[in-house]
Amino acid sequence: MYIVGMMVGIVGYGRFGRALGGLLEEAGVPYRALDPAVDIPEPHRSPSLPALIADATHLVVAVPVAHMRALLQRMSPHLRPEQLVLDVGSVKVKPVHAMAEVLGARVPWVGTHPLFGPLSLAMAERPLRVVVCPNPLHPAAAPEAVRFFARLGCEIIEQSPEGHDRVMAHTHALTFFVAKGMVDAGSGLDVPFAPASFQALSRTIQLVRSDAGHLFSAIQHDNPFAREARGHLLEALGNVHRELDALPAEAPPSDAPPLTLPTLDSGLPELRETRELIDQIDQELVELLARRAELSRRALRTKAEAGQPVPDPAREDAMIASRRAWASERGLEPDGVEAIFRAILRFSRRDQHRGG
Ligand SMILES: O=C(O)C(=O)C[C@]1(C(=O)O)C=C[C@@H](O)C=C1
Repeated sequence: MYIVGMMVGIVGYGRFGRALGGLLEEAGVPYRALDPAVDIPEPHRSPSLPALIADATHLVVAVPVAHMRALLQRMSPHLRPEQLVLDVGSVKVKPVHAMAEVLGARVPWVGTHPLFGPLSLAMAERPLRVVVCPNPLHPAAAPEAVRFFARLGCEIIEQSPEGHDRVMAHTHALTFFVAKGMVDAGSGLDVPFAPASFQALSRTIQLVRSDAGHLFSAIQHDNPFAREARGHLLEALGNVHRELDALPAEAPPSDAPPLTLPTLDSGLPELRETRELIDQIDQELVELLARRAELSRRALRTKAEAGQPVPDPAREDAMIASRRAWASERGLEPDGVEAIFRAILRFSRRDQHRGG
């Protein structure tokens, strides 16, 4: 059904389009892109929509959800039944309706939502996950989208458009809703310190601040389930607020306070909690090591392309010196931290040697 040699056409070269271009490049998949608002470098620039479509096996529609239908209408006369159109919007019910209406049974199409963006790619976060919505009008389209994203190293989750949007309404949309509410209420502005509990939220707040405005409106406004989810959240928050107001000003310590969670522990609850936290940190350390290894392989590829030698003793000496200094600043023993980083570098060189 699909042309053997893959050529991807990306329509819309904004933050996500560019990030996808980078992934395709890394995977050795050729692509061209079109975006009147962006100066796309050669050899990826396509002169026009008909030219982009003429050459492509897979067309990725990476424009804001609000512009999708109009774009599909412009694309439709040029599309052929052996091509596949994929949308990559953050909501799925609306784009899938638009594709069903405009492309129907004539050209294969599939709704997808890559759950990563430029920031997660720059941070080498793994795994990269993509939601793919099976399409009863084109049964071969979702399996082809799965192959497409698997080729880029992604893990796939299959979901209906409604299932996807319901999950997103209670996660993505609510997180951004809370974060935006906190930004608007002035949370985190110029605070002299912040507890750990605030730090994860603060990253979300930064995302809300830096992300394109259309993303916020798409995940709230274009998700048919987001309004109801926001309503439930506001109701729940109102209840918590009232319960807190109703607490006696000075509850005696023996009172079972209504808002604490019950403990299931009989032995040493503090030790159990500490060990759980240590397990969590170690798991994060392993995740960080995996992300570091990814970056180190990237450094290897860049050096190999430039014909530079792989081990770099000068860089390693500088790294050890800075890590020792960081250790001192944090009150850790520099020799111990040096030993850890020497082990990491040994691991890194071995991993690079294995060909990554
Ligand atoms: O920075 C580089 O040049 C790398 O290849 C990465 C790295 C590392 O893992 O940090 C790996 C090997 C080099 O000897 C120095 C550093």
